[in-house]
Amino acid sequence: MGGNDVSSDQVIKKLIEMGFEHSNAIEAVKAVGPSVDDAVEYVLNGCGRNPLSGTASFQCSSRDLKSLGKRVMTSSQSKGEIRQSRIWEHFQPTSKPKRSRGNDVSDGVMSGSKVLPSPVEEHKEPILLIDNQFENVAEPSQVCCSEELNIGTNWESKVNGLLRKHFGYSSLKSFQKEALAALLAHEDCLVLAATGSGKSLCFQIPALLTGKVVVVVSPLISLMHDQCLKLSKHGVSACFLGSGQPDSSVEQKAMRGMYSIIYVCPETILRLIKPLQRLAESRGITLFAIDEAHCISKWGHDFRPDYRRLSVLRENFSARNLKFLKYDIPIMALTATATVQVRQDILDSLCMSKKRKTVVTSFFRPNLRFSVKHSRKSVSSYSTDFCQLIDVYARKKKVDGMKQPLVSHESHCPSDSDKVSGSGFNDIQNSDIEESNDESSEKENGSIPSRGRPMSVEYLENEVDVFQSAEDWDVAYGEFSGQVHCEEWNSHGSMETIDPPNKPEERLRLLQEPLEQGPTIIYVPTRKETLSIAKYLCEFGVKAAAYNAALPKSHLRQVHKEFHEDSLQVVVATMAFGMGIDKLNVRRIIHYGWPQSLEAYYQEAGRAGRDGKLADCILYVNLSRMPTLLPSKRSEDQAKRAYKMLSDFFRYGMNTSCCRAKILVEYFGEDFGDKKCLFCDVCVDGPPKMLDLKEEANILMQMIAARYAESSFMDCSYDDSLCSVTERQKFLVKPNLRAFVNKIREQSQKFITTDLLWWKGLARIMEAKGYIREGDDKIHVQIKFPEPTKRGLEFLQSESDKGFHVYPEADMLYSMRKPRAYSSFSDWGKGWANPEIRRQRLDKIRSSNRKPRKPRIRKSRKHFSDTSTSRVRISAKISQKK
Ligand SMILES: Nc1ncnc2c1ncn2[C@@H]1O[C@H](COP(=O)(O)OP(=O)(O)OP(=O)(O)O)[C@@H](O)[C@H]1O
Ligand SMILES: [Mg+2]
Repeated sequence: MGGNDVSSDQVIKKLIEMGFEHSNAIEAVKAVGPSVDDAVEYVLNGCGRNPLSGTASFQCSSRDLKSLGKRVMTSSQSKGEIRQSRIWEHFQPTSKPKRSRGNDVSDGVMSGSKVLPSPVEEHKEPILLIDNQFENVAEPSQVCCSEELNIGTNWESKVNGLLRKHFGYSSLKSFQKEALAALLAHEDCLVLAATGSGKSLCFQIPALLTGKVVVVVSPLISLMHDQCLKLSKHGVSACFLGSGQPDSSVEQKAMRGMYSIIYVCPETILRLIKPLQRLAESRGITLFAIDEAHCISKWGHDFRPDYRRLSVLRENFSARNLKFLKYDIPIMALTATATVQVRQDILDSLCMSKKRKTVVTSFFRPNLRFSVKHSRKSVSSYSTDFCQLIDVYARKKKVDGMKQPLVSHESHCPSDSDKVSGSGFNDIQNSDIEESNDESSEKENGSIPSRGRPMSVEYLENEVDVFQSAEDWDVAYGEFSGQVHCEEWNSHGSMETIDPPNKPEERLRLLQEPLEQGPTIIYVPTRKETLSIAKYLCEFGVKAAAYNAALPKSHLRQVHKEFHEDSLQVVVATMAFGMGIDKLNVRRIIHYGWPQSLEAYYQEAGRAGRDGKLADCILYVNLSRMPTLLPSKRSEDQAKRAYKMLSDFFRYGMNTSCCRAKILVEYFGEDFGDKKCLFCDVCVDGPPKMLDLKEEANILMQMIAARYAESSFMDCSYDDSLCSVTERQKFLVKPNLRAFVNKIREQSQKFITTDLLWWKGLARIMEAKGYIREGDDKIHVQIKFPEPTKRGLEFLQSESDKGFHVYPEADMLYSMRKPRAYSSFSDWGKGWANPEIRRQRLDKIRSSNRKPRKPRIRKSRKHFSDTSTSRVRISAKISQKK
C-alpha cells in the first residue's frame, strides 16, 4: 500500500486524478498529512457534508462551497446549500436538439411502474457557474462529456494520458476505442470481446474521462470486490454495493457521488433507482455498464433472472423521463461468451436503442492450446492423468526428499499420445472399454453415471456448486470497502502483458517455447472431487488446494490470496472459482469432466494465458460415457436448452478432425474461414485416417428406414384385420439406437461384437450429414431415437459406388482400440472354438436376453472382411505412429 511515503504534492496529484477537487485535496493533505488513504478518508467523511437528505442537494459549509470546485456550484450558496451542476450546462448551448427526448415529456420519472416526482422539480434554483474560482483542476473533471465538455477530437490523447497515469498502458486497444467513441456519441453499445481482452477498461475509462459516475452491474460480489480492489490500487475511487458490502455507509457515500465507479449487483440496482436518479442529476452518471451480459439471456449459460429486469434502466434514465438529461444515459453491455441468439436477447432485454453500436472483436485466443484427453476419471486414474502436472511442480522436490506419494505414479505416466485426436488412445485398457456398453451411459437425465446416484435436491446442495445470486461464492479476499489504496500501477508486475502472436509463423515459434511453470486451475464438477484431487496432488508435494462453495470462507479467502500471490501452484475447484479472475500468468486450465456448455468452457479456459504467453487448456473426459446434466432446478424449457448446450459441448469433445479453436469461435458466430489455430491437438496430430463406412452406414440406415416404414404403415392402418393390437402397440414404442444396434448384431455376424459406443459415433456423423434426425420431442445429448430424413433415404437408394468416407470420432476411435478376438469372418468362426471367446459371446448374448443364433453368412461377406481388415490396419497404424 502506497500513500504514506510520498510527498504532499504527489498525494494531491493522486487525489486530483481520482476525481477529487483540487481544493479538497489540498485541504485534506493539510489536515491529515501526505497519506492518500487518510486524505481520501478525510474528504469522504469530512467537509461538513451531511448525508443526502432525500433531495439532490448537499448541505455544505461555506468552506466546502469553495472546495467543491469548478463543476459543483449552485445559486443557493448564501443558504449554504449547493448542488452539483450538470456539466453540459457549463458548455452546451441549450438549443442543441436531443436525441431521444420524446414530445410527450412527462413531469415525472419512472421507477418500475410508478411515476416519481422529477428531481428537477426539487431544485428550481438557477445554476451559478464559478468556473474561474479554481486553478489547476484535474483533467478528469474538466472533460466530462464529449461535445458538451469539449473533449473534442483529442479525447484519444487525453485517454492515453489517463491510461498511462492510472494503469501504465500506452494506448487503448481498438475495440476499447470504439466502445468509448460510442459512449461519447451517447450511443448504447454491445461489446463482444474475448476473455481477458480488456473489456473492463471500456467502462472504467469513461469515469476518469468524464468525471461523472459509471455504474457497473456485475453478477458476483467477489468479482466486484476484485475489480474495486484493483481500481483502488490504480488510484480510481470505486465501491461495490450489495449485501456483501460490510460498510453500510458506502451506499450513502456512493449515492452522494463520492465514488467514480459504483459496482452493483442486479438485485441491488433495482432498489436504488431513485437514489441513482438523484445521483444522475447531482454528480452525473455517464454510463450504465452491464458486465458479463450473457447472464441476461435465457439462452446463455449463466442465466440470472434479475439481469432480465435491467430493462428498467432504459426507461428510468432516459431523457424522456428525466428532464435534466439531454440524452439517455447510455448502456454498455459486455460479454466474452455470447452466441448470436444470446446477443439478440441482450439487446432486446436491455431495450437498447436502435442506434446502438456493436463492437465485436475476435473471440480467438491465439496463445491457448486446446486438447481433449481420455480419462476414466476415477481415483485410480489420477496417477495417469496428473503425472505430468506433478512433474511440473513437484518432481524435483520429491527427489529432494519431500513427502513420498502413497502410490508411485511414475510407471503410469502416459505418453503424449494418450489424446483424443489423431493418433490417440494408446493406453486404453480393457476395463475402460467395458464401460462403453454400460447401461448407465444411457441415463442422461436421472443420474451422474460415475456414481449412479439419483439426482436430488440433496445432491444439488451437497455435491455441485450452482450459481444463482450475486452473493453465491462471495469470498472476496483482501480488505476493501471503498477506500482508495493508490498503489503505483507499476509496483506490481502484473501489468506486463504481451500481445499474443497472431501470425502463423509467430505462433509456431511460440509453440516451440516450453510452457512456463505458472499456476494451474483444475475444474471438476463436484465438490468431492475438489478434495480428492487436491489431496492427491498434495501427497506428491504439489502446493494444491481445494475450492468449493461448501468450504469455510476463511479457507476460500486464503486460497484466493495464495493463488494471487503465486504461492499456490494448483487450485482444484468447482465452477465457484474464478468468474472474472484476471490473473495474468495462469498457465493451465484443466477440466476434469464434461463442462456443461461451450460457453462455460470457453469462459473458464479463458482464464489461462492472459499475459499473452503460451497456456494449456486440457479437457479430460471419459469417452465411453455420455456427459450428464448437473442437477439444477430448471423449467422444462430451461432443461431443453441445457441439454442442447451440453450436446454441443459433447460434439466438441468427440471431434477429431476440426481445429478446436475454430469450433469454439464459430460457436460464437465468428467466421474462422480456413484458418487453423496450429496449436490444438487436432492441428498438431492431424485428423485420424478416414474410413469408408458405407456398409455400416447402409445397414444402420436400412434398419431405421425399415422400422420407420413399418411404423408409418401402422399409424396409417385402421384396419384391425391387417395387424393385431399387440403388433400395433409394439410399433408405437419408438426404438432407440441401442435397439437398432442389437438388431444389426443379431442379423450380421460381422457386427456381433461391435459395441454400441462405435455405432453411436456413426449415428452422430450420419445426423451431422443430415441422413437421420432425432425422432423424440426431447433433446438428447446424443441422437437417441433416430428417424430417417429424405436425404438419408436418398443415400440408401443411391446405387452409386461412392463410399461414405468419414473421420471416425473420438468415441469410435476409442471403441476401435478394443482388442478383438478376431479380425475377419473366418477368424470369427474360429472364435467359437476358443472357450474364452465362446464364454464372452454367450455372456453377451445372455445379457441381452436373446438366444444365440446361428451365424448367417451374408452376401456382403467379402466386403465386410475388407472393411474389417482395413480397420485393423488403421489401428495398427495408429499404434505404430505412437
Ligand atoms: N489497453 C490495454 N493495454 C494493455 N493491456 C490491457 C489494456 N486493456 C486491458 N489490458 C489487460 O487486459 C487484462 C484483462 O482485462 P479485463 O479483466 O478487463 O478482461 P475482460 O475482457 O473483462 O476479461 P473477462 O471476459 O474474463 O472478464 C488486464 O489485466 C490488463 O492487463
Ligand atoms: Mg471482465
